[in-house]
Amino acid sequence: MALAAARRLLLHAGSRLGRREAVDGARRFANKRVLVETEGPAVMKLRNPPVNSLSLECLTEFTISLEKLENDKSIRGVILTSECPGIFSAGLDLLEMYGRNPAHYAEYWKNVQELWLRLYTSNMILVSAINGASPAGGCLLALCCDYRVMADNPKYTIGLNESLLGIVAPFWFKDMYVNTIGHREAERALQLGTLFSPAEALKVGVVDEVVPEDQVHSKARSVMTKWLAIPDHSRQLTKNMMRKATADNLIKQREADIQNFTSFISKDSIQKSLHMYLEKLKQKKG
Ligand SMILES: CCCCCCC/C=C/C(=O)SCCNC(=O)CCNC(=O)[C@H](O)C(C)(C)COP(=O)(O)OP(=O)(O)OC[C@H]1O[C@@H](n2cnc3c(N)ncnc32)[C@H](O)[C@@H]1OP(=O)(O)O
Repeated sequence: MALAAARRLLLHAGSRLGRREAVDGARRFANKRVLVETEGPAVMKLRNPPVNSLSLECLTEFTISLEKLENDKSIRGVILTSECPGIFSAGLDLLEMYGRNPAHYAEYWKNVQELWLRLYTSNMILVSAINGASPAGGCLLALCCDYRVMADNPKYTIGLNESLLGIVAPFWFKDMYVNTIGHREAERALQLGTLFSPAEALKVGVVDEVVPEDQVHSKARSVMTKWLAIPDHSRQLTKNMMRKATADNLIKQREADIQNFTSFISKDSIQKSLHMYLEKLKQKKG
């Protein structure tokens, strides 16, 4: 209830801010964790430092920004990227899934589902400019896009690495992976929790193009120009034809999926795995 009210407040604040900045001539709107520029091809930048983890607030702001863009009929495509140096997104926020209560887990998961459904079924052209590490939920964001351009930096990796954390990617993450890289590659990568280098990601089809780091944004823009040349109605109907079954698979069992997540993540053994993983992240800093 409190979260729904917060969402309404954010939406209201977001649109006020959007109007004010538009009056200033800069065609952009922003909330704290997502900046959207609508001058030229629209660009959505995640800015939730240090690692663009998808906290509940970040998910909410992301979903609201997307909703606003969808409602603006002059926007036909969006480039998704990051403002955090070296990180596209570290994925779901582990602190939303660790040490909380079942009601929180349920609320969090509902918002993860919501963002995924909106992104995956968006009528807009989505191109990701992957300018940093992109594990798990970060990879999920990229996979929702129609085209993925990744920076050629071997330090950046991408993939659904959930099994390394002792957790399991849900069926709709898996479905999208299979749709993108095929059953055999997905089966292997999901079990191993593979984080692909840019070259490997290109080979296996996780990304569509790898370019020098300083060209990621210009390449994403030129890809967008090419896609914008296609008539919207035929492209949208085709996208819908390709993606509807996968989205419907979640839509028809959203509540059961929330229950499943909540009971899975609440288990002592899973909480212990997450604790160990968080400790490992801390120790890495040393
Ligand atoms: C039936 C359903 C089952 C459940 C399904 C759940 C599906 C889950 C999907 C997910 O997305 S889980 C998240 C997976 N993400 C990761 O494994 C990434 C972990 N992070 C990293 O590997 C690294 O942080 C990085 C992204 C490569 C960046 O490395 P860098 O050296 O630049 O920064 P760090 O020092 O490691 O991190 C800084 C700071 O941020 C914290 N942090 C990192 N990732 C997360 C995260 N995903 N959530 C929350 N916090 C994160 C990290 O602990 C550091 O914190 P401090 O020590 O500074 O407090």
